[in-house]
Amino acid sequence: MTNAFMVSGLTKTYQDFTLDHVSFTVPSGTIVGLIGENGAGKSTTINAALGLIQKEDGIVSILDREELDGDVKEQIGIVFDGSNYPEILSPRKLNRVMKNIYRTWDEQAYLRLLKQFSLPADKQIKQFSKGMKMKLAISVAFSHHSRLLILDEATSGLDPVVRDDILDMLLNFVQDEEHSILVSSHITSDLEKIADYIVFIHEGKVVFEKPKDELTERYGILKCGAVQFDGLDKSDIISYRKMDYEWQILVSDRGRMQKKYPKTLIVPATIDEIMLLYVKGEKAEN
Ligand SMILES: Nc1ncnc2c1ncn2[C@@H]1O[C@H](COP(=O)(O)OP(=O)(O)OP(=O)(O)O)[C@@H](O)[C@H]1O
Repeated sequence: MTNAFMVSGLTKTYQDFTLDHVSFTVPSGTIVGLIGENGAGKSTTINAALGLIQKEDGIVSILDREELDGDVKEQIGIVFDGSNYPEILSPRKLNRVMKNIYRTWDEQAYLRLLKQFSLPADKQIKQFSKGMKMKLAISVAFSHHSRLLILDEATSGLDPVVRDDILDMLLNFVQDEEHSILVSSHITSDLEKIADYIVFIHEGKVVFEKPKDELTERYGILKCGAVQFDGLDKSDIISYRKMDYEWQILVSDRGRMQKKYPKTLIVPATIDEIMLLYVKGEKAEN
């Protein structure tokens, strides 16, 4: 198996929004970060891929299957932002429910995770804080020997210490070629730590799908004034923004640009900055 998850031409239309032929893959053994502004279409992509909403067009293949039957579903661990389970249950009662749902349910692993996350086993989920609910959902996702984890904004309610623990768990999970993760997040600094690839969705379309290292190690922001800007080769510019006294220009190869324009300041770009410049920046006219 080369790809744990693949969508090709995935399309879904709502009244005011179209998820427009979205295509990307999660290669086996990797972590793919799905980024994009609020309403970009990340959850719609995940929900349509999982068959939770009806897609209009496109092909989905998860763990080498185009039909998501019970066998495949058992091998996918899913964590959504918000409430994942009936709130009248307690974690201990949820354990009994999960035992009946998953043949591969690992009660010991689940109870260990409850302890690790300091979750009270007998308290009703409705009395849990947002962070506690997320920790519980993550405990379940890690307790049925899944091969693919899909996390939709799963770390958003968590404090930095717990988030760091979870990032370590995610990195451990993909230590062999058999396990893979698709994670959507607004916390791009988390994705900078763990993702192998970044897929950027904007207004229902994939803007890019790139190795994370290419973004963090090669992309850069060239900073200059108006005169220098006019002298730049416009084909070097992905997009630019004019700030008060400075032009910020997104470039895809900061090393090459530094050689070409030795007197200009070129700094590394964070994923947030790359996103911002793609979305808010202007394209240069040749
Ligand atoms: N059931 C629905 N009916 C109508 N429109 C919907 C429905 N679900 C989602 N949408 C619209 O689809 C668009 C994409 O929403 P989606 O939840 O996929 O975005 P997102 O990238 O996950 O955003 P966020 O980061 O805020 O979670 C939004 O404009 C949203 O209003």
